[in-house]
Amino acid sequence: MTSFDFVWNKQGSVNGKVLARKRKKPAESNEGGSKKLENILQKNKVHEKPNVDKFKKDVALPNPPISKKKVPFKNTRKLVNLEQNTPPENPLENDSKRLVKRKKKKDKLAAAELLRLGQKPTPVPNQDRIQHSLFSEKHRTKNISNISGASVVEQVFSSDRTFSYLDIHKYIVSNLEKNNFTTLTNVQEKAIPVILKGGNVLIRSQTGSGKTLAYTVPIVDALQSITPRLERNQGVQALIIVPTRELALQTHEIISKICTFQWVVIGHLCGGENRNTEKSRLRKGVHILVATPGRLLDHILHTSSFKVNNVRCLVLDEADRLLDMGFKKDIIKIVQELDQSKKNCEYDPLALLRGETPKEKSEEVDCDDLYCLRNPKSPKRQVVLLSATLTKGIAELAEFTMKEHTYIDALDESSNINPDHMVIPKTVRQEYMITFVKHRLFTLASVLVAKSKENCKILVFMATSQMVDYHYQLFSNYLAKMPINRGKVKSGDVLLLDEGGESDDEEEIVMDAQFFKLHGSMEQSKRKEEFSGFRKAKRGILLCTDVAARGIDVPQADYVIQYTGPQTDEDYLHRVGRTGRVDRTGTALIFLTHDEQEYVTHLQKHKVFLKERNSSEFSNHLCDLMEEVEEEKAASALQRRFEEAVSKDKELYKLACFAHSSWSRFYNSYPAKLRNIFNFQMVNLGHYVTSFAIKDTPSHVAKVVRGQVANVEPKRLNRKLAIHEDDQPRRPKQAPKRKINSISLRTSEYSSGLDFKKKKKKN
Ligand SMILES: Nc1ncnc2c1ncn2[C@@H]1O[C@H](COP(=O)(O)OP(=O)(O)OP(=O)(O)O)[C@@H](O)[C@H]1O
Repeated sequence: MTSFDFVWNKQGSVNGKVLARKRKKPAESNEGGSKKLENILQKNKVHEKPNVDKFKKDVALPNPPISKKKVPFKNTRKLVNLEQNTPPENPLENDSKRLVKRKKKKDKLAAAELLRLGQKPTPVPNQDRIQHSLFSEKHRTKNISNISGASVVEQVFSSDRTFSYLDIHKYIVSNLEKNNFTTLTNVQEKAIPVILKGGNVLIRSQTGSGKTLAYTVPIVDALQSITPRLERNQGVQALIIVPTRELALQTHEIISKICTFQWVVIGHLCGGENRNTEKSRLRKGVHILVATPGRLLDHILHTSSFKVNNVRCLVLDEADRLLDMGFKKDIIKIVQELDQSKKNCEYDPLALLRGETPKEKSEEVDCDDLYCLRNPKSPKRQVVLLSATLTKGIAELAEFTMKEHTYIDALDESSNINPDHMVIPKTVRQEYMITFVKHRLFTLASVLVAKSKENCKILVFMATSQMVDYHYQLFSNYLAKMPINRGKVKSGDVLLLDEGGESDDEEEIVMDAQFFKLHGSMEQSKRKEEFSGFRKAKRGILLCTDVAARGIDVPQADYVIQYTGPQTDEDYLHRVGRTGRVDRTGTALIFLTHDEQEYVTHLQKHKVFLKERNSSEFSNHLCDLMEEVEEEKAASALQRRFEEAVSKDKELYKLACFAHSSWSRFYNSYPAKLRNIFNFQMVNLGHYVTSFAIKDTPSHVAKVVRGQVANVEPKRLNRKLAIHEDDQPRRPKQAPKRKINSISLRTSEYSSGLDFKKKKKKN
């Protein structure tokens, strides 16, 4: 008699003990059970099909906990012919057993060898054991409706007019042509003639439309035309204020390209640079000065040789940013200082004795027909404000800095722009991707891998400096490099490919793109090095904060990722605007969670329409990377790699904790306008901890950040305590409680780099 008995593993685990139960004879037929048996037999390719009808009579099928999921053969049930005590022939099973045997033999030999060398053998990890909980969250729905519409379109070039059409020096035209600037962009065509006439202007045009040349060309042309030629001791004639150091250097570079007149001197001042070098540069004399507000004000107030009484052109580039970053006070103070120094200079006691008032004197030298910048004696000061976004703040600034002005908009007069509408270059393809929180990290990694294979130059915007530091470290060390054996040990103990002979520690470089980082807390020299490295690189990935969102021009950047949502709509526009510059094509992708999907609808109100991108589109790259066939396994393997790295590497663990903590502070500080979309109350901090590859609970992470965990040193360790009081029980210092608002989080990005000295209180 051939009868089969059913034996299954209760936990569905290969490692667990096999529970054998002999079933009683069936009381009634068990049709469903027989079908299942047939299926199992077929699945497992048992060559000799047993007599199922007979079996039905003989054996009652149990109701084992059959999972609806597809699970590998060895995890479900095993058929054993108890009577003959020989398993049914299964080639797969035989193969795997053979491989296990071979692997065990190899391990034994290796262990013996290690023992001989006096080392401890390390256990081989059982990969199958770890079924990551990454995919437990499967019930979220997307509800984004009507995501197409007509966005506001601005033309970059509207005619064939060239720079030679303008009334400027022929050398400037030839310098421009040498740099491939021949045709005037729309904004240049509208703005340059007005600025050349000396008018105050407020300019709005979309990102990457050439606003920088719109004001630098007239300035250079005016200063080179002054006769007799400008002397260095005549001081600053044109002052250009920009919000970030990178933008200051970039603007300086552009002016140097078009201004080859030896007698016109260009300089820059920005936080983080050597103050004494700047001082001596100012003492020698500079005519066109590009500066960030903090450092500029510091020199105005403390460098006696720095004179600003001759400034006849003031440019505020990215004017709205200069206001909303807490620079408002600095800008107001700078403008007041310019006015004051002019007045001081005009103070002439002899003229007063003669009965002349300063006003009359001003009128005497004023010549309306001459551009004030061409006339060193002109009492007028021209003001130029520029931005891609107009905010209420700009209107205030315009009112404060100039009496009257011309408004120049690069959009056609016919297109009625509503102040709520955002104008984004039509060459930028805007996309969003909705991911589960736990999937964010490996999804970002898979997008980066996929895009770097396509030779893209990528910018990834993150919320905080700590996030940038952490992801930079993680990706450079654990994504760009992978263990050679990563895809070889699979399915439990079964070694599928074991001929390579490589050690488990050996790594190979799997990404062809280098990682760079940029944020406001970096040292200036490092900041310069990283940014210029990224600009020069043929392909690369720049992880950055919003410090790179304004004005930065990397023409080849063709992919922008917003890993964390922007805090304002203007930030969205400027981040996206780092790609698709001057009619080049580019793509901007924003990562959103299910709770944040409303942001897509929010953008529609501003006439911005995004297309959906599915994360599974990048999964084949993830599978390739991890040498896995299934997407989930590849994702789990990568997440596991990150988590293991974070838990083993103390420095990385600390970075991860600080990154998570800074992220949660950032997320908690969204302005009221967006707080219903990026809602901290809705956040599952535990899931976000996974998205930082941390295996601990959020409360433990918070303790690490506060320095309350014994074996993890706080990041900013007090060196004095560490050196002198090592033997005493050290009480970790708690950071003072601070009111957090979005400005305080972001202003550090734009600080002048100078230490703020507290005034001593008088007793
Ligand atoms: N007339 C032109 N022809 C071709 N390219 C140009 C021209 N003018 C400027 N460019 C190029 O266009 C790019 C963008 O210029 P620019 O940085 O001035 O833009 P922007 O409007 O100031 O952008 P943002 O608002 O982002 O600061 C630069 O790479 C610049 O070299």
